[in-house]
Amino acid sequence: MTEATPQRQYDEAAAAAAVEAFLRAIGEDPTRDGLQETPARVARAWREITGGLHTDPAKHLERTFEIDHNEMVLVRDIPFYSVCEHHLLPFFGQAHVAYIPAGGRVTGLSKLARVVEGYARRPQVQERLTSQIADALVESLGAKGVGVVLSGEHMCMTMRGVSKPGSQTITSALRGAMRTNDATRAEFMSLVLAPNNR
Ligand SMILES: Nc1nc2c(ncn2[C@@H]2O[C@H](COP(=O)(O)OP(=O)(O)OP(=O)(O)O)[C@@H](O)[C@H]2O)c(=O)[nH]1
Ligand SMILES: [Zn+2]
Repeated sequence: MTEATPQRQYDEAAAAAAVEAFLRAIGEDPTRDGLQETPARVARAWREITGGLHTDPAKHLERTFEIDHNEMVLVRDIPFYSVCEHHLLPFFGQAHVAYIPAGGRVTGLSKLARVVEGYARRPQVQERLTSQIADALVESLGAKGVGVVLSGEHMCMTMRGVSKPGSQTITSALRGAMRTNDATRAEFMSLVLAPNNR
């Protein structure tokens, strides 16, 4: 089951008030030049950054096409931006999303990127983000196999804390044939890792 979509709506005024309080808490003066519009600006930005909270990304997979293709479809190198739920700092990188259609039931290629974006625009951990994308494809498309690999850099590990810039976190979620069939899994991984032909 994909997780239920949270029902609470984004309260931009409350977000702006919280940012103003936060600026005071860190010892800033929110009334000084340069910061006066910041609470409202940050509140607008976070509406976008967390916009996926108020959507059901799996809905993008409702429209399907019948195409006589029952082999792997992979969209690679999909950029994503999310925020870690521990520090509310960005983590970002690339998603590689593959599925094996069942009965020729395929989705539009852009919809795979929309699903990634919908789950990324929430406070997240990379593991859950990866699983949610995979589960949505299994449940909505009835795909015979699904493979999702995310490679992300976490700002909470680079600009603070352990301070390890450049470190990449790789997560994967394999479902159905992508997990159980060695040759299928190997094909997926070789396509994900293949050098670009640009
Ligand atoms: N598993 C997982 N951990 C994450 C993710 N994003 C951030 N973290 C980690 O969340 C952990 C939170 O650890 P805490 O000890 O509670 O917080 P902290 O004192 O700020 O930890 P440090 O980052 O080590 O300074 C850190 O180890 C982060 O690296 C993620 O997507 N997945
Ligand atoms: Zn973090």
